[in-house]
Amino acid sequence: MSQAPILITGGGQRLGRYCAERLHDDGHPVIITYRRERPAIEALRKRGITALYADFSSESSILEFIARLKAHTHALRAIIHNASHWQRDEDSTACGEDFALMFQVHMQAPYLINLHAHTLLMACPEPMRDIIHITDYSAAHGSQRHMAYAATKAGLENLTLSMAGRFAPDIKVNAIAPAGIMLNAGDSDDYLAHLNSKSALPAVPGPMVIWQGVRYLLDSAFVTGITLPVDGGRHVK
Ligand SMILES: NC(=O)C1=CN([C@@H]2O[C@H](COP(=O)(O)OP(=O)(O)OC[C@H]3O[C@@H](n4cnc5c(N)ncnc54)[C@H](OP(=O)(O)O)[C@@H]3O)[C@@H](O)[C@H]2O)C=CC1
Ligand SMILES: Nc1nc2c(c(=O)[nH]1)N=C([C@H](O)[C@@H](O)CO)CN2
Repeated sequence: MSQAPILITGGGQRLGRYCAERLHDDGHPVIITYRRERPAIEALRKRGITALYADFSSESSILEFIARLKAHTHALRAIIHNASHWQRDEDSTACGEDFALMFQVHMQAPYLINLHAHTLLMACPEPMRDIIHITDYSAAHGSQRHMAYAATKAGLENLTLSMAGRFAPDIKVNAIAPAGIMLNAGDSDDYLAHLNSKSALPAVPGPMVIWQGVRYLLDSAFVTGITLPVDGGRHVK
């Protein structure tokens, strides 16, 4: 198994934590980023997962994280950009500050980290090196209620195409576009029914389906520049 670690951003909860734990179970050294300290972070540390603080809300703080990352490791097997800023009711704020924050987290952080960490990926002794962007179904389809979120996730999907071409053949660059994977605290039964009604395969499956996509992309030597939809077949509903 690769001794070069896999970095996953926003690994302190939910999808990111689940994937970090599965990567560790598979024998990969794992580095997560977190912004808010919490018991789950300490639990991950006790499993042997490295937790690095990262706030992606400004260029300077992104660059500060990159410096911490390079001080911690000289190589990376993969980078998984999972961190994300999302609001249930985006329109209730409808402010430029939130749009700017989503740009920072969804686009500028992956852009700067991928470019600055290219040398770390190239130092990986393994034959395969990966970048995986976690986007969203709405990147390709729009979202009337989450316009800024969808637009910045679309930008991340476009970065996938550019960087896949730029970094080939040494590094594969792909995206996973989830939809309706996990509920949030306070989501009603009506909202669950609403989510189920939007998919051809009605379910809110939980993080395992995203982990399956991550594992596939890491293991596939002949796939780059794609966006893997993990959305219950919304496009055929
Ligand atoms: N859950 C779902 O059903 C769906 C999820 N997705 C995408 O999948 C990914 C994972 O989703 P989910 O687990 O629900 O995500 P969360 O909403 O739980 O966010 C993941 C992490 O992002 C981190 N984060 C947020 N803002 C910043 C910031 N400014 N700087 C650094 N880190 C930040 C948070 O870290 P901390 O907690 O330490 O502050 C958080 O733990 C996301 O990219 C999301 O957009 C797409 C479609 C559906
Ligand atoms: N960063 C996040 N992005 C998204 C979330 C989330 O909780 N955090 N949730 C969704 C789902 O579609 C949501 O509506 C179902 O719980 C989209 N993106």
